[in-house]
Amino acid sequence: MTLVIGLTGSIASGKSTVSLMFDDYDIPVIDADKISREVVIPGEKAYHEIVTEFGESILREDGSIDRKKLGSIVFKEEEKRKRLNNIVHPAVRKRMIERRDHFCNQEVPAVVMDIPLLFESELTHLVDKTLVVYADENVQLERLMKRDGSKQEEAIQRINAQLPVKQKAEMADEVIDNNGTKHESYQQLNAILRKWNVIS
Ligand SMILES: CC(C)(COP(=O)(O)OP(=O)(O)OC[C@H]1O[C@@H](n2cnc3c(N)ncnc32)[C@H](O)[C@@H]1O)[C@@H](O)C(=O)NCCC(=O)NCCS
Ligand SMILES: Nc1ncnc2c1ncn2[C@@H]1O[C@H](COP(=O)(O)OP(=O)(O)OP(=O)(O)O)[C@@H](O)[C@H]1O
Repeated sequence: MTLVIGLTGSIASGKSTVSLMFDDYDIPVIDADKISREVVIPGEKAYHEIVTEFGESILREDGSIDRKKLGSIVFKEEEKRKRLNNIVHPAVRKRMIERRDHFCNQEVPAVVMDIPLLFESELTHLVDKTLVVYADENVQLERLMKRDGSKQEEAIQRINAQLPVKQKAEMADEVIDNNGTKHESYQQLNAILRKWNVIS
C-alpha cells in the first residue's frame, strides 16, 4: 500500500525546501505549483479562459501569461483570485489525481502531493496523512521578501491570501517546525517518516 502524504504550509514557510528532501528517500513528489504552470501554457483550455477573463494585457509579447502581472491583480482582490482559482484548480486537481494514481499503481512506499491550498480547497480526502511545514509569521515574511525581492505590503497580501499557517499546523497530522536550520527540518522529516513506517 502506498502512503499518500499531503504536504502543505503557507507561502514561503518552506514547502519546496522540505519537498526536495524526499528525494533522499526516493519518494516521488507531485507539485501543484508546477502543474498549475503546465495547465496554463498557450493552447490549454485554462489559458484561453484566463485571457477571456483577465484580458490580453496580462500576456507577454510571446503570448504566454505574465505571472507577475496576473499575481499583482489576483493577490490584491479576493474576488478576482476566486475567478482564477475556478479556472485553474479543476485542471490541476485532475492531473494531480492522475499522477497520484500512477504512483499508487506502481506500489511505491509513499508519494507526496505538495499542495499549498490543501486545507483551503478542502482536498484532504485526496491524501492519507497531512504534513504542514510551519514557520512563524515574521520568519515567513522575512524569507518571502528576501526570496522574491518583494515589498512588505505585497508580501503581506500574499500571506493573507491563505489560512494562517498556525491554523494549518493545528489541523495537520504532523508538523515540521522550519524556524530553525534546514538540517533541523530534515531531522524532523526523518522522524516522521519512521513514525509512519515509510522508512525503517
Ligand atoms: C497568481 C499566479 C499567476 C502567480 O504566479 P507566481 O509564479 O508569481 O507564483 P506561484 O504560482 O509560483 O505561486 C507561489 C505561491 O503563491 C501561493 N499561491 C498561488 N496561487 C494562490 C492562490 N490562488 N491563493 C492563495 N495562494 C496562492 C502559493 O503558496 C504558491 O506556492 C499563480 O500563482 C496562479 O496561477 N495561481 C492560481 C493557481 C493556484 O492556486 N496555485 C497554487 C496551488 S494549485
Ligand atoms: N530552514 C530554513 N532556513 C533558512 N532559509 C530557509 C529555510 N527554509 C526555507 N528557507 C528559504 O526560505 C524561502 C522560502 O522557502 P520555500 O521556497 O521552500 O517556501 P515554500 O513554502 O515552498 O514557498 P511557496 O509557497 O512560495 O512555494 C526560500 O528562499 C528558502 O531557501
